[in-house]
Amino acid sequence: DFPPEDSGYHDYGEIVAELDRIASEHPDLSDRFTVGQTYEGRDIPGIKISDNAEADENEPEVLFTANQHAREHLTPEMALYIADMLTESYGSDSRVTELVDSREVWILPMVNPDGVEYDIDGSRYRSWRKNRQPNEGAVGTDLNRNWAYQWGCCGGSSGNPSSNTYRGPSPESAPEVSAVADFVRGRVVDGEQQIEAHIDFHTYSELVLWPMGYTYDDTGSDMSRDAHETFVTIGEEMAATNDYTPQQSSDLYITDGSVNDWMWAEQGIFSFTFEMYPESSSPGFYPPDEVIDRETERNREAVLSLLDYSDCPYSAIGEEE
Ligand SMILES: NS(=O)(=O)N[C@@H](Cc1ccccc1)C(=O)O
Ligand SMILES: [Zn+2]
Repeated sequence: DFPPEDSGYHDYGEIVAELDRIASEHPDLSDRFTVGQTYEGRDIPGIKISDNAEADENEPEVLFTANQHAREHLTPEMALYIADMLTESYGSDSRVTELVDSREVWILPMVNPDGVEYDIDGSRYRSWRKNRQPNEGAVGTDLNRNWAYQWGCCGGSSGNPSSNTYRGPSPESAPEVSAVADFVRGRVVDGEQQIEAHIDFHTYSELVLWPMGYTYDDTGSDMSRDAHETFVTIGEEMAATNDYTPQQSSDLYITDGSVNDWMWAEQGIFSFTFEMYPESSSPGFYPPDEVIDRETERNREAVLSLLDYSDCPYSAIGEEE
């Protein structure tokens, strides 16, 4: 549990209960699912939001993931906000209704529940980032360095098991990463990846980031000029709505094995990272629960804009496909 002054945050059991509540309140607009189990055996929970949610309709799909990093507790709140907003506003907000009718939205609010429960189960927060999988002499793999594209290529992660950016012994060695990657691979239908766009929520710094993270280059064999321009255009548009700073993630620092690089280069998904509130180390990773409503609602327009673009992301630069 969170300490009483931060009871507004949801721990693992409360996230599961909230997803079950949404599904029971909106059975025609949602479908509960699980993508697999964590190292310690917890189900990684998900909810699908769409009209006729139980059916796989031929509609563009968008994925939202959160809490790869355990201590980033504002991020599952962001994912929960998206599920609530899309279901509560359906039928009253015409833009939301149109998007829920014409898109299929997958939401994974807590990808690293083992890490979350470890971070909060003591008398004070532990500042834990990684999962809880044991390695040589230390615990935890950084999930956002364990994805299989250009894994460990470029000094953007650590090979030291006690490092907070430990990449793991091999790509997708973390069961949480392989579970989410398997789910995404499962969305390839007749050779076509149905998911068009993705946001992975992190804290903090108030940034909108896009690939590639493993190289400073804007373009290359895995990033065409058109794709780069599309990322920049959509990224800058989203940042204009939440007042975050838009940039290629390598402008921040080089990372290898990040989720965005894998989603784009392996699956062709326009994948972004949002680094949420705050901007700096005070209050850093543990803002008071009073900010939850303001800082999740702050991303409403950006989320709706990405859902809009998801039927044809290249339309952002006036191209077809
Ligand atoms: N949330 S954070 O403090 O860990 N920062 C993220 C930033 C990040 C996210 C995605 C690609 C490159 C960089 C990280 O994974 O290092
Ligand atoms: Zn993070």
